[in-house]
Amino acid sequence: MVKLYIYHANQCNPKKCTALKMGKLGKAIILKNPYKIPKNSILLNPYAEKSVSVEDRPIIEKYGVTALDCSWKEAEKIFKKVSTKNQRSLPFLIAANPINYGKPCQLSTLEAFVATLYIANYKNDALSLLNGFKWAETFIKINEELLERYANAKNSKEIVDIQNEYLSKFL
Ligand SMILES: C[S@@+](CC[C@H](N)C(=O)[O-])C[C@H]1O[C@@H](n2cnc3c(N)ncnc32)[C@H](O)[C@@H]1O
Repeated sequence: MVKLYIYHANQCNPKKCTALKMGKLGKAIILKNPYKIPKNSILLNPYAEKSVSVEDRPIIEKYGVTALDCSWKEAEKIFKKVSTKNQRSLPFLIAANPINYGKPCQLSTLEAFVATLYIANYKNDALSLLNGFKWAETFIKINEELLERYANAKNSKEIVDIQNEYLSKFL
């Protein structure tokens, strides 16, 4: 299983936090200190220019994936302070978590990991993260077509092309 890290900024409602639950279930390592974020891991940053893709597999394999669990209100400010080198955003996907259901791109920490592993072709690892979260199957169901297309893309440019072609149908 790919190593998953979460820097937890303590800004959530602990009863609804997917990160803390992932930690309790042994699915991710929770970090309380931002200086402990593994410097070479893929950092899931919604504001990063480059999208995650299958090309990231060697980094993922060696250094794992990190998410930053904070309030969406504080997210932009917090990400500006983090300067690790392998920062990646996720392409257009729709959240299915109870807090942001139906919102584009504002994924929960759990959904962000599921999407990353799916797109980088760790499909079994991605699906194994769903256990323990009642609503999480819905995330796959509503995004399955896009996730499959993103997983078949060769690099982040192709992923962005797929996203833009998909979105252009609705504009
Ligand atoms: C802002 S926190 C919200 C956490 C919330 N407490 C929870 O329980 O899920 C979600 C984190 O997931 C990752 N994430 C979510 N959507 C993303 C996207 N579109 N691109 C990249 N990372 C994303 C980021 O690390 C982000 O900081």
